[in-house]
Amino acid sequence: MRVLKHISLLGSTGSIGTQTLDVIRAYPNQFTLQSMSVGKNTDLALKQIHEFLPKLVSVQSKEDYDKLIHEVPSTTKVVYGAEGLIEVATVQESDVLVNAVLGSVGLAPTLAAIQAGKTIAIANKETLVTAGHIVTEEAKRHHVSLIPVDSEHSAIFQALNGEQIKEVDRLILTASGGSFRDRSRDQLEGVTVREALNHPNWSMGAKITIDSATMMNKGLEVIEAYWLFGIPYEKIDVVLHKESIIHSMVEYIDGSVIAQLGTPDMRGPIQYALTYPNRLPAVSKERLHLWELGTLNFTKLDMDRFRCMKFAYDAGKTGGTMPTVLNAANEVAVAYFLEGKLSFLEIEHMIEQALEGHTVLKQPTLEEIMAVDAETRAFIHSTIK
Ligand SMILES: NC(=O)C1=CN([C@@H]2O[C@H](COP(=O)(O)OP(=O)(O)OC[C@H]3O[C@@H](n4cnc5c(N)ncnc54)[C@H](OP(=O)(O)O)[C@@H]3O)[C@@H](O)[C@H]2O)C=CC1
Ligand SMILES: CC(=O)[C@@H](O)[C@H](O)COP(=O)(O)O
Ligand SMILES: [Mn+2]
Repeated sequence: MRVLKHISLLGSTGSIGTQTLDVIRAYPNQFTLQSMSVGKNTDLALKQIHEFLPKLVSVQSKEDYDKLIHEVPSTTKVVYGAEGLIEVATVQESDVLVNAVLGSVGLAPTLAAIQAGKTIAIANKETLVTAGHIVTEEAKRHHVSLIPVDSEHSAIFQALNGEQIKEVDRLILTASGGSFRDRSRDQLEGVTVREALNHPNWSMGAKITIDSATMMNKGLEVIEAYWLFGIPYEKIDVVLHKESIIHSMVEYIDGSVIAQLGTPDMRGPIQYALTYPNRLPAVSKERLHLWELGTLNFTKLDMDRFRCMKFAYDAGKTGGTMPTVLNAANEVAVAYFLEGKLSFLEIEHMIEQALEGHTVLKQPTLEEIMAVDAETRAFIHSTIK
């Protein structure tokens, strides 16, 4: 692959962000970092700025902006806040936006980047869950590709390569089951943040690790798959697969099932999103040796045990603003759990209350989505306080 790609990266200090930089670092002749955004981790941001020399950097707060402008090279412009994210996502020199920011704050910069004609490598699933119809319609209208980074969706994307979508019978997403997969619901009373953050297979940011433990991650991924691949919910299944070796599968109308396998390392899907339709050697030397694993396990999903799965399927099928509520309630409830202000089971309870209290808008505009997102957040804050 000889083409030099210019990259904008939202969320450079996070788990996906730092792994994206691993890929860029490994292939300096293929990729350049033009712009990046961070939240609050300015120490790591400074190291990244001095290594990759991006032209533009955005930080979350004005205070960090005031601090950083004195510490960056003269070739780096610093911006901040919601406008800063949009500037980073649309910087003229870049071809591709890697969206690895956390939460629905990623929606506005994604839409701006689509309107600016950038290819979108999307890890930020909350953006697709909260406003999937707007993001996919805008991408179609601007002839922009949305390339999945999420491991399951990258697997499906690869299993669909060269096939026809009308010949797909089912998508089968695999789920590890998260940190509490071997516990009954009764055994979830009183679990700690530390226990919940102990994912069996993947090293990820805190929010998605909690989402894996509640299984909301898989629920969000079902909705993400619906928007990315245009397959109805009735044809999207989830199977528990505790090894996270098969990243997902596509079953075709002739009964053939195509799976994508690999070691649990996100640098694989990130790199594929950046090199597609080509491939480059992996950053990691580690290879999958099936004989060392011996056995792969699969279990049917119990929706009563993992209630967030049911919330997500129901919200997705209802459509409109329901997935916006699901996502916003989950983002706020998980943040409270991580702060130790909510118990693990109360996360589900908060989401359920938000969903039950919401009157759905069927074809919401962007403004309506943003209003519902804000109202839901306010509802959870007030309920908890
Ligand atoms: N981690 C993984 O393996 C996978 C992640 N994903 C998805 O990718 C996305 C990122 O996940 P992950 O990397 O784990 O998350 P992290 O928490 O590790 O990183 C999040 C990034 O977003 C920044 N950020 C957070 N909130 C804001 C905000 N309000 N404004 C601006 N920047 C902000 C953080 O900045 P800072 O740290 O500087 O405060 C950080 O750079 C999520 O949508 C997740 O679901 C999907 C598949 C796998
Ligand atoms: C790496 C990745 O894509 C995560 O979304 C991962 O899939 C989480 O694992 P589970 O949600 O299956 O526990
Ligand atoms: Mn995933």
